[in-house]
Amino acid sequence: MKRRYRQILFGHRPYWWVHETVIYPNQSSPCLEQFPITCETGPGSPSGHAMGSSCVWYVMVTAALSYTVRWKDKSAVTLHRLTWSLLWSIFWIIQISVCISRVFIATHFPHQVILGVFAGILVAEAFEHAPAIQTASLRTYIKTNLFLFIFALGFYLVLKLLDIDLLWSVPKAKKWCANPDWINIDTTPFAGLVRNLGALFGLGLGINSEMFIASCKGKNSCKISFRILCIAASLATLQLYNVVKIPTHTECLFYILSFCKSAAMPLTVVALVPYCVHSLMRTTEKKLN
Ligand SMILES: O=P(O)(O)OC[C@H]1O[C@@H](O)[C@H](O)[C@@H](O)[C@@H]1O
Repeated sequence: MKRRYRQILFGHRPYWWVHETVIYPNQSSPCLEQFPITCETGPGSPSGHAMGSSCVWYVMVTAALSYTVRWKDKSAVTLHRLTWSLLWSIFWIIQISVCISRVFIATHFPHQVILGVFAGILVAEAFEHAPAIQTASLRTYIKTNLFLFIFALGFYLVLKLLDIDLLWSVPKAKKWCANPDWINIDTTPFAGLVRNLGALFGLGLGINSEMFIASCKGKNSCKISFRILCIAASLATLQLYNVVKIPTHTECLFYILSFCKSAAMPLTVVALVPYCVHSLMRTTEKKLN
């Protein structure tokens, strides 16, 4: 039983596996080149990058196609088919590129990235059809956040009691990474958890804020100019967040700041940016009248 758990939750990464496996006799293991982004510290299966990429792109492609599918006349149907082929081709080119790059830098075996792509699509499918995400109250968001945190921590502790350490991969990464500077705390499973909890909290805060209601639920929200300005301003602002580097020397401080940064990002995109754009458009309209 324990062995089976290990197979599901404990995917090895090639950069440490080649050193530990016994299938290569007499030190004949292949030499895998490592890169600054090779030394991921979490388990290898499924690939988080492949999962994130396929999930996000799947949502964007299906959302775009849901507009074109409404076009009814004959030439529009042809255009829809062309858009369909183009967008899905782009989708698969991106997924294949992500998968190849993860395998190339020795962080994953091929089956792990394939699993990641399909897991990401499954997650996107499940949540795309859950409109409650856009209408849930802040209280529900906070409860969900607490539940996920307690469940993850509890699951970790229960497995620890069963002598299964979910952080088993961290010492392996530390042992086999070619350069200690390439081991980043933000790749640990707990860092991922804190980031996701922060993003969920920020989203809940955003969609329940006055700023969101005034802008995204107001009369401007249907205007294409409002949407394009929001997209442009959000992309520019998100770049600024990339510049903010969180100090990694104190673990606790890192987790707190990481939570805050992850919460600030959806809050900015969902509430702050639309509200600023909305206010700007209203001021311009008033001046013109
Ligand atoms: O499994 P991969 O492709 O190496 O990706 C790992 C990354 O996956 C992401 O989903 C996590 O948020 C990161 O914390 C983690 O570093």
